Amino acid sequence: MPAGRTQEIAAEQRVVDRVYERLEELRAQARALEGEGHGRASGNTAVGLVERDAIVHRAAVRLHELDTEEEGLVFGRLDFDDGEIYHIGRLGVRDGHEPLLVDWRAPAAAPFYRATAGDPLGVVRRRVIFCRGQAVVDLDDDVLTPDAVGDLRVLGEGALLAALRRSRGPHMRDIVTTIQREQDEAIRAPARGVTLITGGPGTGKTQVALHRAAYLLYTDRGRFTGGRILVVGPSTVFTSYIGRVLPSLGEDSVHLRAIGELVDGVTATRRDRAEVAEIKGSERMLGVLVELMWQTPPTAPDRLRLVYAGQVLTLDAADLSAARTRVRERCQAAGTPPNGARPEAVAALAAALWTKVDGAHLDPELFADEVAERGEFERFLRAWWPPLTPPLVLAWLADPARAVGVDNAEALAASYRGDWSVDDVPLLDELAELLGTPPKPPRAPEPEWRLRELTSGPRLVETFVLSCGLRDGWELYAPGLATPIAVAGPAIDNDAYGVAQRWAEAIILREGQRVVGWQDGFDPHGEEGYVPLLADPLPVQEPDDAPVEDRYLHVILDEAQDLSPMECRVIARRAAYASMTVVGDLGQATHPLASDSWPELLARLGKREVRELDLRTGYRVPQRIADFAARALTPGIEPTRSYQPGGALSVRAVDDLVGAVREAVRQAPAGATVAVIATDELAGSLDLPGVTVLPASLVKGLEFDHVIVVEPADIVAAEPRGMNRLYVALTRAVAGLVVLHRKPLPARLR
Ligand SMILES: Nc1ncnc2c1ncn2[C@@H]1O[C@H](COP(=O)(O)OP(=O)(O)OP(=O)(O)O)[C@@H](O)[C@H]1O
Repeated sequence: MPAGRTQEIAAEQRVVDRVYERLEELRAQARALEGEGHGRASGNTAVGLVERDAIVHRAAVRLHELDTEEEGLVFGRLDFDDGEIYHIGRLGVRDGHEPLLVDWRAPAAAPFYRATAGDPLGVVRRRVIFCRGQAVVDLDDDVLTPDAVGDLRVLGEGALLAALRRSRGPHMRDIVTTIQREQDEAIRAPARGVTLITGGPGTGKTQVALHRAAYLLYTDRGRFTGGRILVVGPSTVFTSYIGRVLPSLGEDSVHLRAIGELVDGVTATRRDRAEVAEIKGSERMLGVLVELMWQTPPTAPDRLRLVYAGQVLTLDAADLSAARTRVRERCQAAGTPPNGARPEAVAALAAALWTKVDGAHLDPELFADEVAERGEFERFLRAWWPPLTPPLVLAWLADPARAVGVDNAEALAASYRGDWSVDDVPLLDELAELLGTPPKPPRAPEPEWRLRELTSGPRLVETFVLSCGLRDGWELYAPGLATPIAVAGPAIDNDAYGVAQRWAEAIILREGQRVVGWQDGFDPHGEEGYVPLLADPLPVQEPDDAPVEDRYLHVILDEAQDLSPMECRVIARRAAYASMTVVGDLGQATHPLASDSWPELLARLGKREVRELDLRTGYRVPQRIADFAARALTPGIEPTRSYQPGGALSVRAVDDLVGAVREAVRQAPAGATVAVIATDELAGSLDLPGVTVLPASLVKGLEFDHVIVVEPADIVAAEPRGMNRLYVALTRAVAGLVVLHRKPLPARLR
């Protein structure tokens, strides 16, 4: 290694050492704060207790962050033309007032992903620092002076190549070191409205979606923290594959769910066969569900017998059926759901019984009241008009006679074999809405200081809040107290400032008691918890359309091209007041009812105005494999340009499929991740111990170094959009693709 380079590495090592040293100090501080917090309780005053909780919570959050971001903490450096130098990392770390490390999501770090020789943004050198543990092992520089030749094709070529060439493990890894400019633009697009991110296989759509979640959380923590961001992926295999990309995206901050997990209490992983998925995914199912829920429950008694004033009153099946029809008509006219229909049911039964009374010697209303109080009537009612739950009602479809208006009711009925499929999830969700008293998702608690933004009058705060009143200056509020614990006047004094710097999670701007604006305790260089001293009043936060009671404020939808109309309704319900990031590739649409265009999909989601970003370069599939896969691509869709040339491709006609698969697995490079992809049926029957055999329906979003696709003709024949399914299977390979077939290849591949 040249001497200059060794010196440069040594210089970077000093910075990295200082950052880790500082990190240790911060950890010690956070632990001390935690200890101090526990100490507060000893005074046992109410203030002590709330302070303790706030301090301990605060310290725990910080410790978690400091601990999770250890690996590859420092990864970049920017040198500006005015001599300024920043180091970029996964976390903001500050030494006093000096930023030691700038968080990659902070505004100051943006040029790391945006600067090019053509548009250097003041940057003269962009450096990627490679570390192993805490040791700097290599550097990669882009020099961005005007005399640098042309524009750089990619940012940090050396680092990017290194990232792409390392073997893929069972989980996706983050790309914070090598995010490319077009990806960065998508990641940092404004949160509001709908951002549509399109691109072919391997263009980094999933990565962009996840980094965007991290970015939004960082830039607007006040709004998005506490599970207000929902990320939806196609399958549980996919969500576990991407679940560890950004450790900072803990379950507390972002909900990561497969479509099959969107309804509380259900985890569906199985997909229905295409013909059934087509029935369940269609909006016609809405009418079917409405018919279904008013039907007589299979367990309902078909006779009511009541002794009244010495007479035996009997309602037979026909009477009961007429009564049920009456209840339904009245409820539908009034917009009452089945679970709210009990009073109507009582009235209809009582009216029916009244017609059986011989020689009426009572007023019908008094009769109804008297009957309703009878124990045997109550027991009958509980069985005849039971409270309905979505699983209870949906399971009735196992009887084909109940699927009113469905052409292929037998196939539908056969799909109900005990467990729920992913395609049932939208139906369960729909029924929860239709049946009434839908189980409300638990509401994330809204911090009090945020509520103050929306209301007026003095209220208690839940966290330490530094508040700046226009007239009365700075005040520090503690949890649970209506009055400030420190009042600093118009100019904040050093003590209050110090206190705020340690504790304040937010700075609030008030006019008297009315809160007119607020801002997180953040600084632009990215150290969380650092509260800058504000000379000027804060800008007033833009009013938010979303009612606070709504759960999600941003919904990120990956593989969105695949949603059926009924699945769109599930998402739309959760995103009614949310801004959205919609990510997908129409070329990979496999659901029989998938939309043909993005405007159609967005309309199904109830969204219109979009900001569209297209990712054009593929980072997974090398060109040779991409060219072969593109033969399966729907005509009219532009194939992706691969960043990497080459790739090993082998297409073989064989007699013994299973033997050939074994052989291909054996020949895969040592240490490479290998996957065999076949039709769902074949994948289930292939007996290959120790080999990852995946049904084609579950490989969306995944990737492996070496992929073996078995019998493409069967994959195509298995479903209406089988060619798209094959395209997905052929685009999973990072280095090598082997296609094995006994039947002739589909015509387009030949
Ligand atoms: N800027 C980058 N630096 C390093 N690796 C990258 C970059 N962008 C993408 N990749 C890698 O390329 C691969 C494909 O990325 P990703 O899965 O996000 O693409 P995708 O567009 O979602 O693909 P698909 O549509 O097939 O699901 C991943 O291994 C990812 O880590």
